[in-house]
Amino acid sequence: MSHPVLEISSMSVDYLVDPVVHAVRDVSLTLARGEVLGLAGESGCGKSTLAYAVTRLLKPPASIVGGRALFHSREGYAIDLGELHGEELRAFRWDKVAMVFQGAMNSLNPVIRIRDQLEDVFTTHRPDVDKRRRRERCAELLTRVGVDPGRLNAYPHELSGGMRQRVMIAMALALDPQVLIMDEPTTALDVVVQREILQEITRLRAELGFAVVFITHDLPLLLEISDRIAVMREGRIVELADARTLYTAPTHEYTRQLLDSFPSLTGTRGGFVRDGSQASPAAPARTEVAS
Ligand SMILES: Nc1ncnc2c1ncn2[C@@H]1O[C@H](COP(=O)(O)OP(=O)(O)OP(=O)(O)O)[C@@H](O)[C@H]1O
Repeated sequence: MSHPVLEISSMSVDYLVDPVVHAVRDVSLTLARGEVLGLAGESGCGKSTLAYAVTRLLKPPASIVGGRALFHSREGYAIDLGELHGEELRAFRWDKVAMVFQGAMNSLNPVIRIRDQLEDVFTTHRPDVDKRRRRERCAELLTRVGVDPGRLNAYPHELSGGMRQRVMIAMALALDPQVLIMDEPTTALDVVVQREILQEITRLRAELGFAVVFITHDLPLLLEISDRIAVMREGRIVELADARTLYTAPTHEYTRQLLDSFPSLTGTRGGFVRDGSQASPAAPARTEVAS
């Protein structure tokens, strides 16, 4: 693959409980610069553990028992994430690889205005940016994620869940990261808000050029937004293909089962819609190729 931004090799993670849980088993995955990689699989298959392992957010009893993750900067150097510690690691997480998790919106401090929480990212990580510029950046960021900058003075409880999650996305994008890892970022939101936010992310990705790892058990959603999809089962990646191929010609039995578990995807002409375009009539319907 040309120009990877993230290279995960033979990553294995155990939870050191009794009996030991082998949550991630020998996973290798490469994320290309600017691509959206979907990570699908049932609850408990190890998706979050993998994301936390890559970003080094795992806590005991979790233990990385093998493999490594390399980040390739657009400036041309590589960083072994296993070798970052303390301050370096914290800075890396905002600066290069940012994350948005399902409950992220609840991690906003309820007694601090949105503006101050956003500004804090700059004060901490970009101390050389002066106050005026910081304020401008915060307004720009909110506008970018579709929130009226007039809400900068609001407290989190004055915003809806969708708005708060957008604020978290704005924060994740504040330092212009090269990778955005999103673990069920919209699951707690209603479907309309979920769609709006996903469209926003797709648009921002095109505008800013970051790559996205999008984690969810919602395969239909991944088919819409991903360039490639990795299907995970019991800690392993069992299939990895571009979204259309995965949908039209899945090779692994488990992928077929997963596709079949979403009634909206079955039928002779499925609802595969990406970037507003219908599946090509030449593309075989998935059910025809399933053996
Ligand atoms: N703290 C823990 N101690 C022991 N086992 C754990 C712990 N956290 C997770 N696991 C186990 O590790 C496996 C992978 O869990 P993980 O949360 O990564 O899966 P997931 O695919 O992200 O699931 P979900 O979609 O429900 O978040 C599961 O079997 C889970 O029970």
